[in-house]
Amino acid sequence: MHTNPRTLGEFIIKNQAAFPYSSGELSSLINAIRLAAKVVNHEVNKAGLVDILGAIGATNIQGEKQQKLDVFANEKFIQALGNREIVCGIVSEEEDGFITLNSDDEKNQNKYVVLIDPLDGSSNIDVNISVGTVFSIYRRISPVGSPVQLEDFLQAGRDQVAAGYVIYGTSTMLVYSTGEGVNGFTLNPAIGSFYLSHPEMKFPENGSIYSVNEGNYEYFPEGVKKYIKYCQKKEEDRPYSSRYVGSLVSDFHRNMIKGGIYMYPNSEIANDGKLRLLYECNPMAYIAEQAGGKAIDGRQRILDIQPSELHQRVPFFCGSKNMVEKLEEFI
Ligand SMILES: O=P(O)(O)OC[C@H]1O[C@](O)(COP(=O)(O)O)[C@@H](O)[C@@H]1O
Repeated sequence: MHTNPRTLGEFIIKNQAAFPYSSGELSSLINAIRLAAKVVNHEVNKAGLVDILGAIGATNIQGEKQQKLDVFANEKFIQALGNREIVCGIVSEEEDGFITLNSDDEKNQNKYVVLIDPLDGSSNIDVNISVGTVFSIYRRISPVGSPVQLEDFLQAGRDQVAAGYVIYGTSTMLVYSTGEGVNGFTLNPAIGSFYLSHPEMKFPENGSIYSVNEGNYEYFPEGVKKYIKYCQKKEEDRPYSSRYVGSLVSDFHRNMIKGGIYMYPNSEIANDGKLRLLYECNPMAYIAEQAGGKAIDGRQRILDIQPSELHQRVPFFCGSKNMVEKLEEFI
């Protein structure tokens, strides 16, 4: 642990020259995420004491029961991102269509779109297990000065200019990349500042943890079943440990630190898997690759998939490079 770690603000200023576009824009984007993360963290931490647990009785476009914290987090991130002269449109797991931010002339000058899963792992909120927020940022491709278009959101993951996640766990961390590696910042709740606690995070090439909902095992493709059996076989450095929190951000974060693979395969009960390409798989794949890991859908690199719909799902296999390559041998 650094003796006097740099704050997130200092880190952004020190590294903004590396950002391919105007540096001020990057700090404004990350500062918006930082602010909303603190507000959501405050609510998450006192969930159980205030009326923030449980469902609101509505379902989102995915057909999922919206939790009160889903809606709260959605509002806070849209507010924070919308209040800056930088974002022209947002896609959220909790919103059916894309949000055009005040399509008056002034806002049409804004150059970035943000795609977000405001509260990932929401099925874990009520049982006090760590949850997260996932975000993906692109430069718009439609002309500046015109209203944001669907095409601005359906860009391939390799074109992200920044991506990351917030994990609300034993501590609250913001982990992100702008294409120059991955850095993790821990929130000091007493001061309310994020500090650089995990510089240059790297996925170990090998690992001994596999994360998958084995309750669906019977319905997985043969190759995935064989890989899971390979992980469980008493041979060489195996069996690996099975660890599955049911929060993508938490499982991914653990595996990035310790070495491991996360899998949400397609199956007979979920033809395209469960996870959403635009605001779950693309940002996590971007972080994984920036940290030396690998992310595929079973056939191709996640970041090369050309999106066709805002809430499309894809099979997701992500983690330590050698573990994903071993899985590829089986599928
Ligand atoms: O309960 P399952 O089917 O294993 O799904 C768990 C997965 O779904 C997720 O909760 C995603 O869904 P939400 O964003 O709706 O929470 C992931 O965080 C997690 O890895």
